[in-house]
Amino acid sequence: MSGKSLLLKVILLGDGGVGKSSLMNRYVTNKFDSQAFHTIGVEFLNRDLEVDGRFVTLQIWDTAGQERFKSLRTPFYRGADCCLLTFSVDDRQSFENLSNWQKEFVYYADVKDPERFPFVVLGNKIDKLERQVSAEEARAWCVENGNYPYLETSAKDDTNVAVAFEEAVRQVLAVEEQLEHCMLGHTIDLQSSSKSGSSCC
Ligand SMILES: Nc1nc2c(ncn2[C@@H]2O[C@H](COP(=O)(O)OP(=O)(O)OP(=O)(O)O)[C@@H](O)[C@H]2O)c(=O)[nH]1
Ligand SMILES: [Mg+2]
Repeated sequence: MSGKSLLLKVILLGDGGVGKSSLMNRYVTNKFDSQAFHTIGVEFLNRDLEVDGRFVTLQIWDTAGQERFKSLRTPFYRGADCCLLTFSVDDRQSFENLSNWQKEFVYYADVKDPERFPFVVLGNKIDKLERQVSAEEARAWCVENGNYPYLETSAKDDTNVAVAFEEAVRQVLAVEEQLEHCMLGHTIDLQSSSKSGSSCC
């Protein structure tokens, strides 16, 4: 366990109106606005938390999902440690657009190794009675597209909101640990002049 606090940048992406700002505001200020305005560009808020003994400052970047704001949001993708792909369970189109959001992120964040990048998928508004996307279908998409964790949330009812951001941190820490393990493997490899290198890099 390390005592250092880690600054992690997570970014919320998804169609306009799926509830990205509401999720961020619920998590950081514990408030919900049923008449929220669309975001223009990007906004960010910080929250400190502890996950599995690690102290983390989570910098949450909330982006504008509407197409007309694309050029205002994409410059902020670089440097993100985790991407939360968000849709609304009562809006099928927002689910079908997840692949486009993933592609947009990988391109503008200039992700070198997309297969290892930590994405987390959020199905928001589960308090709504009329669903257009089932949990099974969403989970299947996550399995097919990179085995991403899937969480169902409600910013309105505060369901799974903290769990979702904690999962984002866990995903980043897992990738970090994997990299540390690989580097350690290489160090041992060089010192021992062994030909059997690390198996993970
Ligand atoms: N019932 C319900 N409504 C929600 C929930 N989350 C957000 N909303 C409502 O959905 C609308 C859009 O929410 P926003 O948080 O502004 O959506 P957004 O994804 O930030 O939208 P853009 O900023 O345009 O990208 C608002 O009226 C919210 O009150 C939820 O979990 N349940
Ligand atoms: Mg917003």
